[in-house]
Amino acid sequence: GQADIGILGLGTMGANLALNIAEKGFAVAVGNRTTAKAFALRDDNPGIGENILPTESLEDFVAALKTPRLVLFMVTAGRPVDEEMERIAPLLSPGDVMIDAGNADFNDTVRRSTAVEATGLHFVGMGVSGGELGARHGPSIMVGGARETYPLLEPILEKIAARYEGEPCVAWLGPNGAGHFVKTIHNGIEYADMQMIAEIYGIMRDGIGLKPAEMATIFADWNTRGLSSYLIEITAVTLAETDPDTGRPMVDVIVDEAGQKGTGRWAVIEAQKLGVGATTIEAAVSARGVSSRRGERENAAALYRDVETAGVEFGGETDHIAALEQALETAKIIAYAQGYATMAAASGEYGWSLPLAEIARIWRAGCIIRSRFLDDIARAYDTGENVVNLLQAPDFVARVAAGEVALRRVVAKAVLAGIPVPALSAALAYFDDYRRARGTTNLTQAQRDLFGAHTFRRLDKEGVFHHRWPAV
Ligand SMILES: O=C(O)[C@H](O)[C@@H](O)[C@H](O)[C@H](O)COP(=O)(O)O
Repeated sequence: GQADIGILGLGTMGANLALNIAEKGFAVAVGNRTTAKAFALRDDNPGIGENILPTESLEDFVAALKTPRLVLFMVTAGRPVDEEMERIAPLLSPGDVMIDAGNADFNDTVRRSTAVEATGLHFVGMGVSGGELGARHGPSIMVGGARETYPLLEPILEKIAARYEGEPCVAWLGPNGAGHFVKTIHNGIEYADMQMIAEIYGIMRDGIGLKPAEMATIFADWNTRGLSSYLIEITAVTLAETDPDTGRPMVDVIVDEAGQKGTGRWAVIEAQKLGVGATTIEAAVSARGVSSRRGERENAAALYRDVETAGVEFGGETDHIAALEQALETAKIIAYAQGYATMAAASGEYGWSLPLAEIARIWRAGCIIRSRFLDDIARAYDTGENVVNLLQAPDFVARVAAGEVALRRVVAKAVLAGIPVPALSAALAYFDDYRRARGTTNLTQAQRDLFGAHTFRRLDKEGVFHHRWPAV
């Protein structure tokens, strides 16, 4: 065949990725359960369409591909991926590569890699971030799989990926599930970042009484400094938008029940498994869960209508806005530190040696969490010193030390005013816990030893001990 790569699954992401690849001059074979979609993709895109080869059957699809064949799946995560693999594997030859570019659970990717690599075929798990527009014009791409497959993919991926200062935002990150793991953590950080922005919006709306248009101006201004990022940019855009139907601010007509497709939850589960406290991501996932119970919340609001808060006023506008900006930036550093600590732990646990600086570099453009801030993270990991946690990297120590009072005040006032800040307060509590040389789990160890003889270690002697506690 003459196609450089083939894409199976022409939903939003698959179709846009195919157009991006075709636009960059590669011949791309496309297949879809509804074959009409494959032909429409060619016919509806004059010019680019010349590089799109629609196929009727899987046999046609395979025949259309140059060897070694590159077969990319962009289908819903889970069973559908296994089904596609089972359908096409018998038609492929040793050395061909199957690529799952969906939001897969990395545990599935590890399982699939092991199974496929044993057959002489190759399997790649590729995280693609940037949504519809990213897929079409330049996503951030996180590749995991057999190292020898990357040179086959690289020419295409480097051309289609987003660019930051001319650098393509794509890299091979490690074997088997490394790419999908990093994408999962990207999404976990995305959840935490969005949740913290929503909490600041809550303080502005319910604490200070600002209107969406006023908030839009503030976020647009914040987008010119340390918080400059795609998420802050779209926050300003969404807050400034008016509903054509009612003329009201668009955000004021949207139901406050957040959806979630699972990647945030996976990030939390993996962080828990690794014993890394990703508390801001946990808070974000839980907040979406609580938000989805609107009926219950409305009842609870009535039940607790007269609950007293400490009556803390957020007072004059101006002095609070600067503190909110600094609080958000500080909490953001802590949330990214948690995400990075999870990747560092996974890297050790799964034998991946994840290139942490490189990950920050390929997240600088194309992906949902793209921001100037990631440059600083790349620099922190580029020092070559072993950065155990971003909160111990000199640049970030200075920034967190400078901003923690603002975060503390904002969280304290919100709590006293009864305004929920689960992710901001999680960030602060993690920071206080992480920077405390003498914690309180010595008591936990005592309790565990008392009720379960779980033993403990002593500060003054080597060894493991069990104490004869009074009978209770
Ligand atoms: O990086 C991205 O391009 C997005 O994160 C993308 O993967 C998708 O939009 C997620 O599904 C959002 O997650 P939720 O649907 O769970 O919010």
